Amino acid sequence: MDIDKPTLKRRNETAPDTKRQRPKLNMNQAPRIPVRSTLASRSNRTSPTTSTVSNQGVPKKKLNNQGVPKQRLSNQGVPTQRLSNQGIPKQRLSNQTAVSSSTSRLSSQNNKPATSRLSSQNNKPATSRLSSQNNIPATANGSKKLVTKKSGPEIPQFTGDIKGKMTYLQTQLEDSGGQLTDFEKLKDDLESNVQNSESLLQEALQKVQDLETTIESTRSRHQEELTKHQEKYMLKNRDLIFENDQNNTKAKNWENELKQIEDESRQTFLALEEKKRENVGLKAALQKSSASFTEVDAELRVLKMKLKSAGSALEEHEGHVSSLSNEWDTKDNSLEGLEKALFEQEILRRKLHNTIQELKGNIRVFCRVRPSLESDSESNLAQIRIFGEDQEHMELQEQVSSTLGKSSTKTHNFTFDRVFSPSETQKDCFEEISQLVQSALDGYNVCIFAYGQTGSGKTYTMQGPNTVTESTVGMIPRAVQQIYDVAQRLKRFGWNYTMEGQFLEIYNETIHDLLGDATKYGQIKHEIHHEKNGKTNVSNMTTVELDSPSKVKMMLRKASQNRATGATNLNERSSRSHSVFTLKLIGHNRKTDESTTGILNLIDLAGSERLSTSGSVGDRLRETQAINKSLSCLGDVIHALVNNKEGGHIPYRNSKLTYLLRNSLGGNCKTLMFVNVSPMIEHFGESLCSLRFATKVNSCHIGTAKKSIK
Ligand SMILES: Nc1ncnc2c1ncn2[C@@H]1O[C@H](COP(=O)(O)OP(=O)(O)OP(=O)(O)O)[C@@H](O)[C@H]1O
Repeated sequence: MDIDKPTLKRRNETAPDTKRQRPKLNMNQAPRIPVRSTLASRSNRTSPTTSTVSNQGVPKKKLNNQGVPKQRLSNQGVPTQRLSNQGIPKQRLSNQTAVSSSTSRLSSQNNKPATSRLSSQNNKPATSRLSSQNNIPATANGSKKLVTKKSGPEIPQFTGDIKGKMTYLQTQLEDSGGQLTDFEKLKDDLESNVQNSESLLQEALQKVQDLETTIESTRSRHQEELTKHQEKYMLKNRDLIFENDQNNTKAKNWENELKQIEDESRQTFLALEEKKRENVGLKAALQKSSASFTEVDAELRVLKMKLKSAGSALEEHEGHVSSLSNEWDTKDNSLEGLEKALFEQEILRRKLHNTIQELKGNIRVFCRVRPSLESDSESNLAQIRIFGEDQEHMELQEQVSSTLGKSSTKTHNFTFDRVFSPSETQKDCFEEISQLVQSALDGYNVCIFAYGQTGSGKTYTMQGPNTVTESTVGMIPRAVQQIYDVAQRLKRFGWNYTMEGQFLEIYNETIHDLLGDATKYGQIKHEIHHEKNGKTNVSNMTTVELDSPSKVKMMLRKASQNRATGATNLNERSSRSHSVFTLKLIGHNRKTDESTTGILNLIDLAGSERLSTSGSVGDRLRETQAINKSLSCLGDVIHALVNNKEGGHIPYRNSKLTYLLRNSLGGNCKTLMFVNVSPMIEHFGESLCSLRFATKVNSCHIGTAKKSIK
C-alpha cells in the first residue's frame, strides 16, 4: 500500500504517524450551508402545494426529534442515523472513513474537496504533511523497511534492535493518540457545525413558513379582491342592463308620445281648419244677428213693461199668502187643541172601557162549538141550538129512554156571555176578546183560558190549526198583533211599550220551559214565586223580547215542537198538558210620566175528559189523573172565589196551575174562559160536563179589577 497517496482514508488505513499532521480545523472556516441556495431549493419544493405543510408549514412525517426533516438533513450531507443523540454516532466518528466521508460531504457543501480544504488549513498538501510528520523515509530511501499488513498499521521491520523498534512503536502510538484527540476535536467541531446548520435550517424553515403564510394571505387577499371585482362587475353589469332596459322603455314611451303629439297636432290642425270655417260662418251669423238685435231690443222693452205689471200682481199675491199663513197659524193652534182634546178623550175612553169591562164582570165565559170535521159523521151530530139577542143562550137536546123503554127528548139550557156557533170564525171570537187585550195594555192582569175535552177545539182557538192561514190564526198571535198596533197608535199620546213573552207547560204537575231546551226537561227546576207587588215570577224561564210580530210566530212554532203530546183514542193529537203563554206589557207615558205593567195570560188547558171515557191506561192514566186533578182544583179555586169572605182561604196551592194563576184569577184580574165543545153526539156527555163547569165559573162575580199604575 502506498501511504503517500493523498487521501485521508489511505492514511488511516496505513496508520502512519499523524501527530504533527493532525488536521487543524479553523471553526471560523467551518463549512457552512449556503442558506440562500437551500431556501431556494426548499421553496421550490414546498411552493406547489400547501397540503403537505403542517401547522408550522413543515410536513410532520419528515421531522425528527429536533424538528429537522431527516431527508433534508441527509441532502445537506449529514446522514440521518448519524444525527441521533448528538447527530453523529461515536463509533463512526472513531472511524476515519466516516469522518472522511463526513468531511468530504461538508467540503462538498463548500464546493471544495475535503482534502484540499484540510490542506488549505495547513497550507500544505495533506499527504506531504503526513509524511513529513512521520519522518519515515519512503520505501524508495531503503533506510527503513515497512511491513505491509492488511489489518492494523504497518510496523517497520528492524533487524536486531528491539529497543529501537519499541521506541518507534511508542512514538507511533503517541502520534495515534494525538491524532485521535484531533479527530475528537474535529468531531466536536462538526457537531457544533451540524447544530449551527440545524439552527440555520430552523431559521430557514421559519422563513419558509413565514413566506408561505405571506403567500397564502396574499393569495386569499387577491382572491377576495378578485371576488369583489367580480361582484362589482356583476352589479355594474346588472345596473347597465337595467339602465339599458329603462332607456329602451323611455325611448319607446318617447316614440309613443311623439306619435301622440303628431296625431294631436294633426287633429289640432284639422280642428283649426274647422274653426276657421266656423269663424267665417259666425261672422255671417253675427251680421245677421246684429240686424235682429234691434228687433230683440224692442221686444225686451215690451217685456220689461210686462214684468213691472207682473211685479205688482206678485205683491198682491204675497199679501194673500200672508193672510193665508195667519189663517194656517190659527188652524195649527186649533189642531194642537184638538190633539190635546183627543188625548183627554183617550184617557176618558180607557176609563169608560174598563168601567164597561168591570160592569160586564171580571170573569166572563164564552162558549164555542167547533164545526164537525171530515172525520166526524153527519148522522152523529148533537142537537145544539144557539139563540138570544147577543147569542148568549144555547140549548142541547138529548134523546133519553126511560127505564120502561120510552124514549123522550131532554133539553139542557145554558147561558154564557156569548156562544159562538160552529160557523163563526177566529176573527169573530177575537173581536169579543180584544177588549180584554186592550185592558192588559192599560195595565190590568188578564187571563184567557180554553177549557174543554180533548179534540173540542182549545188549541185551534188559542193558537190556530197546524197549517195556519191569515183567517185561521188563533187568539195568541192576534192578541200580540193588536198590542203592536195599539202600542204604535198610543205613541202619539206619549206611550212607549215593551213586551216580553214566556211560554211554559204544566205536565204531570211539573213545569217545563217551552222556549227552552226540551232535552233538559226534568233537569232544570222551575219554581213559582209571587211578589208582594202582585207580580208572579217563574224561575229559570226563557224570556223573549217581542219587538216584532214575526217573533211571536217563531216562538209559537218552538213551543208547539216542545209541547208534550200523546195519542189517545179520543184525539190523534191530544195535548196532555196545560200550556201558559204569558205576555208582560210595560208601558211608560213620557208626557204624563205614568207607568203601567199589564200581564196577559193565554192558557190552553189539557183535555178535560173523564177517566171512564178516555180509556187511558198506564202513563196515560197517570197523565189524565193529573190533568183532572188540576182542573178540579181550578174549579175549587173559582168556587172559593165566589163564596169568598174577606180573608177567606182560597186553595191556590192545591195545584201548580192554580198557584201559577193566583194573581190572574180573582181580585185585580179580568178572566175570560172559552169553553170549547164538540158538536158530536158521542161527546155529548163530556160536553155537558164542560158546560156545567163553565156555568159554575160564569156565576162568579169576583171583586173589582184594579189597574196596576205607578
Ligand atoms: N172552530 C174550528 N174550525 C175548524 N176546525 C176546528 C175548529 N175547532 C177545532 N177544529 C179542529 O178540530 C181538531 C181538534 O181541535 P184541537 O186540537 O184544537 O182540540 P183540543 O181541544 O185542543 O184538543 P187537545 O185537548 O187534545 O189539545 C183539530 O183538527 C182542529 O183543527
